[in-house]
Amino acid sequence: VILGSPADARTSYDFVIVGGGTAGNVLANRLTENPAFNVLVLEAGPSDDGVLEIEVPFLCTHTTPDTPWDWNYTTVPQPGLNGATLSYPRGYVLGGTSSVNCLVYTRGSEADWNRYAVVTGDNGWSWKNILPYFKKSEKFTPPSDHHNITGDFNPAVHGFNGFNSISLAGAPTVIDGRVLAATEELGEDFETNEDYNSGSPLGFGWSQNVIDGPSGTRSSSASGYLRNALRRPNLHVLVNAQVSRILQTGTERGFPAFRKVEYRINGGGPLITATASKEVIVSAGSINTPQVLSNSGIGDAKKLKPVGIKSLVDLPDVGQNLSDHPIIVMAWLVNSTSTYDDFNRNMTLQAQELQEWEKTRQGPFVNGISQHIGFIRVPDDSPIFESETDPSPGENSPHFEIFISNFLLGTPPATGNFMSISAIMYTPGPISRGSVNLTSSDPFSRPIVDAGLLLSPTDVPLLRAGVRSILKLASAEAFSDYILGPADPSQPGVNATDEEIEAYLRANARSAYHVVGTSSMSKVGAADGVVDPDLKLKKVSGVRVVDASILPFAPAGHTQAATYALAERAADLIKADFE
Ligand SMILES: Cc1cc2nc3c(=O)[nH]c(=O)nc-3n(C[C@H](O)[C@H](O)[C@H](O)COP(=O)(O)OP(=O)(O)OC[C@H]3O[C@@H](n4cnc5c(N)ncnc54)[C@H](O)[C@@H]3O)c2cc1C
Repeated sequence: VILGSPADARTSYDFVIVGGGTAGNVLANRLTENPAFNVLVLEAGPSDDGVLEIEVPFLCTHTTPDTPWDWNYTTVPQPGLNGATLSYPRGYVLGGTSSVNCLVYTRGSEADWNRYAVVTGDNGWSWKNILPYFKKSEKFTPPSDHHNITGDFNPAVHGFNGFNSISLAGAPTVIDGRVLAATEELGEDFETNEDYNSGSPLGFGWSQNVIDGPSGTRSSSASGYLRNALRRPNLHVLVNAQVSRILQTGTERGFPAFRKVEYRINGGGPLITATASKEVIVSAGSINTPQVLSNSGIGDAKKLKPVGIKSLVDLPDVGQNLSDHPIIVMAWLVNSTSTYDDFNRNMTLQAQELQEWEKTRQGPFVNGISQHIGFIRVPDDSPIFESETDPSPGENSPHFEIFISNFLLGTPPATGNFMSISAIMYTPGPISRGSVNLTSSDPFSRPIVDAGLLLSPTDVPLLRAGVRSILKLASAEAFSDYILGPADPSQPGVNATDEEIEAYLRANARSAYHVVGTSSMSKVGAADGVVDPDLKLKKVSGVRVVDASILPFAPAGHTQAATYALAERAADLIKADFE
């Protein structure tokens, strides 16, 4: 039930979930499967109901930044990016960032998950043990255009009964044949991988997206998990409800217990509280979870005191260890009038195509940003690793991803048709760590966010390897009568030197928004980290953190699939404690 006002809420629930985002809605659904548990979800943003920009897959690039559904964060100047400040979107709406992201569905590699198991000492996070949760969360659906997808994915590694709908591209694009021909022509790194979500991502394949094929719509945690649970009387959801703090309610077994959540409605009015008799679950995302914890006096005592917050639990890693992936987008003018650029710059055409989407659920608007993705690993004997340790978690794990778009990813110029090829570097080195810190004791003020991009010595060389692979792909014979020239004359070409590519990257790389690590898991009893492997907050009773912030390293993939899977496992861990 979505409550009309806080007056309709009870003062006490079994579980109170802070944030109706990607992870929060998984828990809302799974915990209320048990009719004996009652659950309150507090979401700071508005409802996603009926917002076309959110529903229509192709409009994903119009959901952020600077929209009503975005927290609209900006980073501090990034030394690795010539001092640029970056716009740093996060979903501020039911469904959280799953309502505004770019729909790409990638799980990371087997080695990523096995590393989580090693660093936490909990084999439950290993690939073998997390794969069932990927499958549980997933509902693999036929593509919108019902084309035959036999051989384009491996059904054995997918789930068909979950709440997060996945599909392959639902409308062909003008470049599909050329991309396939180019990868075939180049071989090696570009060889076909039938299914990059099997744990072994290396190679190229058809892009899998969080799109419900039959209806041609985005599948978010709100449209999938939450909507399917809303009829349950034991689930209460309040939107426009921003949590300020969690409050200490006593001491249990020697630990301070925090069982009360404080919030306000519609950005004003009195502070209201709700109590969780079993647990408070903080799922406010990688920026806001450390903010809520710090507001509550849970964080680095040395940092909280100067901003006027009384330290109640000294956990120095709250808000630290932020890890993110850098992305570089390269683009070319092409010899075609069938790219998607006009849909992004000509509002009349966009409105026409929107009508088409509403009528038929077919055509370009059922597609996300890319039809083809590839994952590449730099060889172990690369000179990059002569003096530096390879930050990759292990074999068969990519250092970067490449994806191809049938339009200029970014703001298109007034005229011209484009193709973009982008690279995301997946293995930031250990120095590339950012942070979320408070500047004020006002719990509704905005934290300072540092993305920590391109700071480690291996970062630029590995992203540069991505640029070299992009240039190799663009130089394939298959594109020789298609590519007319670079969209931006300063974009490096195949003859560019390493120094020229580095200068280009420092000036143009940005964030892929795969923010993790600000409430990292670590071993039970470890001095570092924020949560134990069962996601219970260290040194505290009654609180768990369940969202992307618990991942100590970013996986070699976009981060939503990992978030769904970790939230599914968290639901089982919580149920095991209370059922
Ligand atoms: C623009 C963009 C594009 C992306 N593209 C992709 C992609 O294509 N593929 C992919 O896999 N990943 C992508 N990601 C990343 C991925 O979507 C996120 O990693 C993932 O969704 C994070 O989930 P979460 O549960 O940690 O947080 P969120 O989904 O952000 O959930 C947090 C929720 O808590 C709410 N909240 C925060 N503070 C409070 C508070 N104080 N009180 C109450 N509620 C609060 C928020 O409003 C939000 O609803 C993208 C991210 C962005 C920003």
